[in-house]
Amino acid sequence: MTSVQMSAKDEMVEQFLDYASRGDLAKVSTMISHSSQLLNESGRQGWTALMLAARNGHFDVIKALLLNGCNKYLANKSGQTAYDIAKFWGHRHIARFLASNGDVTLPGILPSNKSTETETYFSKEYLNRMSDKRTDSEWLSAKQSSPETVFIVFHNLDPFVTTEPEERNDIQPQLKLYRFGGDSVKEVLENSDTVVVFLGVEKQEASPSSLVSNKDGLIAWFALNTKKNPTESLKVTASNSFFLTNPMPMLLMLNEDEAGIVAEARSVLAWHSRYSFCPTCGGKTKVDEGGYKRTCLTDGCRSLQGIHNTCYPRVDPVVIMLVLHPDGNRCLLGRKKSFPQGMFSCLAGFIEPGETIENAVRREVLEESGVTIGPVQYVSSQPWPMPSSLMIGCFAVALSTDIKVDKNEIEDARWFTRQEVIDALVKGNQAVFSMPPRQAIAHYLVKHWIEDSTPCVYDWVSYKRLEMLSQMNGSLYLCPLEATAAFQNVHNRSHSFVCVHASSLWQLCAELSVTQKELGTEGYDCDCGSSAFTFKWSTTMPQMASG
Ligand SMILES: NC(=O)C1=CN([C@@H]2O[C@H](COP(=O)(O)OP(=O)(O)OC[C@H]3O[C@@H](n4cnc5c(N)ncnc54)[C@H](O)[C@@H]3O)[C@@H](O)[C@H]2O)C=CC1
Ligand SMILES: [Mg+2]
Ligand SMILES: [Mg+2]
Ligand SMILES: [Mg+2]
Ligand SMILES: [Zn+2]
Repeated sequence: MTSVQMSAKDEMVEQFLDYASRGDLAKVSTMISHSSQLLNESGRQGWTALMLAARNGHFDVIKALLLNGCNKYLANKSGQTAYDIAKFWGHRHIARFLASNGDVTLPGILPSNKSTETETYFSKEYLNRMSDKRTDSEWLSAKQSSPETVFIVFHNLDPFVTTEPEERNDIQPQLKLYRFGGDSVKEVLENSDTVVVFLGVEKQEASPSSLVSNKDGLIAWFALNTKKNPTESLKVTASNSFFLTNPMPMLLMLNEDEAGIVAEARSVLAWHSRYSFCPTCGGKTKVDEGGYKRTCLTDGCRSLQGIHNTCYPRVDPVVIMLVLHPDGNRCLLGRKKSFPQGMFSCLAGFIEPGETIENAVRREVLEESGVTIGPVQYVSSQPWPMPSSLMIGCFAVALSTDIKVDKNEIEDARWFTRQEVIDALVKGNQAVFSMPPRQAIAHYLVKHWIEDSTPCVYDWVSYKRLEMLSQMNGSLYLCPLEATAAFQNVHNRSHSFVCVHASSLWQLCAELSVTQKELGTEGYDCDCGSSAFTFKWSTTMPQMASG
């Protein structure tokens, strides 16, 4: 290449970087369409177009650059990625966008990452409900007498469980639903007071048809509920089995698959126990459609004409929201009088008739805390079978920050900093407040907020803590998504290594005064979707200033 060609190219790069820096989307797009090689070119101090646009807050330019395949992991001569730069200069929506997998989002709220539709506790669908079979009474009765069929038994909505037989190192024993065969529940089934609900069939991958002698190869599950204690008429072989009283918090000890089954069974059975008479005329009803309908027995009742929702199981939608401070670094949590001491949670409230999810979020937050809400974003949902709520989890961005607590509904509401929230997740009772358990969607929402917007090791955990954990000879993933779990498992691991997100590595290296090479890092795809590095931790590492 001649020096003239070199300088022509340099000039083009300079021009491109200048457009990106000034936020001229049209010019940037035109130049990319002529020469896509420009995307990852850098100028002074190794700054790329993406970094310059991140520095100056040009969201549109950043989206265009990424859409065209620009590499967001490049670092400048100071080791900063575009993410670090956006974060440093306070362009939070851009930092979040760069930290995400590239989905476009409302500014100020989290990326609508597909993986956010993660399963919450009680949400796992172990069974295929096969609702079309509910009206097939022949099929249902054949299934009820089939030897492969599984029955789970409730007494006053408490499930019959057994403790996990396997040897495990868990601190608490795992509870399992007791799976009865038809023979063992024969007497209970004959009892007229027993309500039977068809829950569904095991999904095919869980029950390969070759192993099953049934004609259609499907293993059906039914739930039974009785008012009178049926223990004597049940045939139980396991020694340690019982009705699980005290559903909260005991139901939270089931494994995820079974929690999903209980969510369905307990909600439908609870509906039967509360709606034994016709809500329209007060008359007697009978159970139909595999337990998914109650039909009034009174001639001429209005509920028999057309379709009426009074005949079907009810679900109460509840909004539960993590309210984010306009500065993006604090969140609003409240506590009810009934909460355990020191516990704060997301605000929540029932959706009212004629209301959207978004408006319910705005109304409940305003009623309970006096804070006004702007954008609302749905995150995830959770069936909550006590008795039949559907928790709809959202993020809500506050427009005002003054708190005025409605003492009738809640006892207290406060803004908590990111660090206080992280402490509550990691340190348990040493923190300034405690969180609901991991099975609650409030916990999930808070963790999701932390995980998505805190990919930096130093926001997370001070050096002292890092050192302490590594001395426990554990494995520490400094990704917020995994750190809580890693912290809990720390005793079980045999060696220690540290995982940092790519975007935080330069900062760690700077703190340690070592190069990436000296750390001996290895690339790693963190479960949260970010690219990350691991390196082996040793206590002979250079000392960092404690944070
Ligand atoms: N408030 C919180 O911090 C959290 C609440 N939850 C759950 O979310 C649900 C709703 O939250 P709340 O703050 O209690 O709601 P809320 O803020 O709407 O207030 C509850 C009041 O609303 C009325 N209400 C309206 N519709 C109702 C219905 N379908 N069922 C029962 N009461 C109804 C009752 O007067 C009740 O006392 C509850 O089941 C609660 O256990 C879960 C996690 C946290
Ligand atoms: Mg409430
Ligand atoms: Mg309320
Ligand atoms: Mg309410
Ligand atoms: Zn009726």
